[in-house]
Amino acid sequence: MKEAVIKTENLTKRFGDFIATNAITLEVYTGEIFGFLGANGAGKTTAMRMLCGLSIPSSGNATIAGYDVYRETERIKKNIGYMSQKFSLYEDLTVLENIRFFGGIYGLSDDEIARKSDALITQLGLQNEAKKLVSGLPLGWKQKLSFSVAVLHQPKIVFLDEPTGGVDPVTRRQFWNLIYDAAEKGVTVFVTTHYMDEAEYCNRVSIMVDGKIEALDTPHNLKKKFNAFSMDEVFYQLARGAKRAE
Ligand SMILES: Nc1ncnc2c1ncn2[C@@H]1O[C@H](COP(=O)(O)OP(=O)(O)OP(=O)(O)O)[C@@H](O)[C@H]1O
Repeated sequence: MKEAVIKTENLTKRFGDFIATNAITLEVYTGEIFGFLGANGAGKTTAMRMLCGLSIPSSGNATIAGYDVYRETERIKKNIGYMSQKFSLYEDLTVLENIRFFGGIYGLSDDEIARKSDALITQLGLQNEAKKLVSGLPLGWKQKLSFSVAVLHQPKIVFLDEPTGGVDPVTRRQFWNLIYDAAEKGVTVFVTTHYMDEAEYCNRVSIMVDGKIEALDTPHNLKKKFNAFSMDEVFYQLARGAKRAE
């Protein structure tokens, strides 16, 4: 039987009278790559922050790896990895220092950190950059390193908020290979993106419009349902009526 590691029921966040995330209900299963799509301002980041234990919901319920988003936020944080374009690596530390720093934050021992940093640097082919400042790395490398650091402690779930913004399709494809590797090892991946080719790589996707989830299924089924050739077309059909735009 499929095990749900993320479960939400009517999860809602209000800012004053404004409902940023409106009663979302979904389940994400172990090892799944789940795409969380929506136009700008749809409410994705707001929802993701609640799922990561960074923001308390206004109403509704959710559990992450079995932990409650109201009462067990510290436990949630220990069981997840998080990567966003805004919260990422320290530019003024070297590659190795970043790995050590985040390893420490995630509670790994010195031995584990030493072992994992060597393995990671080799896996990413960053041997020549290990002692260089992150600020000098190309964006695509920063993103790959940032993702690898977010899964260093082998979390059950990793949340990725627009992880591949601003890089070319080849670099994005390489990034997705890292995502597939993690999912094969049983890590559940919850990812937001504006790139519809990336939506095709997900096992299932949801599409949010003005705070609500308007569709949730496999890319294959969604294309069938909306009589569309691509996820781009599905997305357009749903999002063109959106009132929020930024
Ligand atoms: N702290 C806040 N106070 C008031 N309004 C907020 C707050 N945070 C977000 N919002 C509003 O909630 C709505 C949803 O924002 P959110 O950042 O969740 O959207 P998003 O789907 O992640 O968009 P994007 O793709 O642009 O990141 C927006 O209209 C935003 O202005």
